[in-house]
Amino acid sequence: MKVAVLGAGAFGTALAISLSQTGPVALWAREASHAAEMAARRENARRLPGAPLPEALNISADLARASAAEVLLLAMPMQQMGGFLAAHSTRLDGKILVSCSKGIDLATGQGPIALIEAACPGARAAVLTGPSFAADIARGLPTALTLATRADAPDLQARLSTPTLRLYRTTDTVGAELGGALKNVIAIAAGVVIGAKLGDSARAALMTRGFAEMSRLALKLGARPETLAGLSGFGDLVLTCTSAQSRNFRFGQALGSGAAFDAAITVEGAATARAAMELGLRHGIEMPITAMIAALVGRELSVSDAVSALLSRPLKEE
Ligand SMILES: NC(=O)C1=CN([C@@H]2O[C@H](COP(=O)(O)OP(=O)(O)OC[C@H]3O[C@@H](n4cnc5c(N)ncnc54)[C@H](O)[C@@H]3O)[C@@H](O)[C@H]2O)C=CC1
Ligand SMILES: O=C(CO)COP(=O)(O)O
Repeated sequence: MKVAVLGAGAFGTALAISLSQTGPVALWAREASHAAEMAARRENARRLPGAPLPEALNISADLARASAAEVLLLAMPMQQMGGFLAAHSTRLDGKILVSCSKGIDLATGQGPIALIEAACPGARAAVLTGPSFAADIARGLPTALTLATRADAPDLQARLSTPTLRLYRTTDTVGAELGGALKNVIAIAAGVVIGAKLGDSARAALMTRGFAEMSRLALKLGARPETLAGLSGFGDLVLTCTSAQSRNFRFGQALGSGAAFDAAITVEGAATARAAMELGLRHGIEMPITAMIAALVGRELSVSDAVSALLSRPLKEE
């Protein structure tokens, strides 16, 4: 099965580099100037500087050519995916479409699998998620991810695994999607805690209560508890809440300390906080941390008011 990565951001580029270890891979960039720059420098200086692009990686701005592959990895920000699928549904239908994005679509309240199935009913939809920074994957550091598909897919698992990228598979698409989406919201909250100098103990409390909140919503929507406890849930929560490599965490730190943050940087948890809060309201699930982050991102609340509101919630059983 031939593989192409659609979206030449940090993550798409890193996955294409890793997959080049097992055969030729196409990497599609939407801007011709970006593709030309990468082809000339053999580096994605805009999104993943310092990572050489192997010979087996074919860079292209021609979507028709790239999407001739059977397996297409969609590696773009979540809020862009619906529009991308709608614009190219005829070309993408019938393929194996693997979403590498983490988030909930704000316009529809849906995750990537539902977006893919709505736009491309003849496609096989999958989600690739879990704890991994693009820079680590590109350097060939060991990484383990979750591949979620509705029907068991050992063939796809084998095709997308590389000597340094170890894939575990599951058929719990709901759990895998929601774990990856919701952990970004909690990572922003962890950043706020650290940025506001509330301490490591407060961060541990926040992560634990955040995990409880993630689990409540995901289980209500049909996820399996073991998925939430696995790589795509707990595993990614730990990574993202504790590493300054995370953009969600750094964005939270800036919110917490009142520092500026570059609006061009992809921060998936910002839009997903609001989408998740709306899902929680619709399904009667309490999500106080998520609601706090949605309000902070929307500048509807100050950091000190947000912290006071969380600390003054009624005392209850764990
Ligand atoms: N960077 C990382 O370490 C990881 C990222 N991810 C996920 O991967 C997804 C993409 O993130 P990054 O690659 O890091 O973002 P990025 O900000 O590095 O790059 C985003 C890329 O998407 C492209 N893009 C934007 N809108 C597009 C559209 N409408 N059509 C086609 N391409 C479009 C941009 O040109 C850009 O190259 C996110 O959902 C993120 O959560 C997941 C795991 C790790
Ligand atoms: O999803 C990630 C790590 O698993 C990347 O996190 P950020 O998007 O916060 O950088």
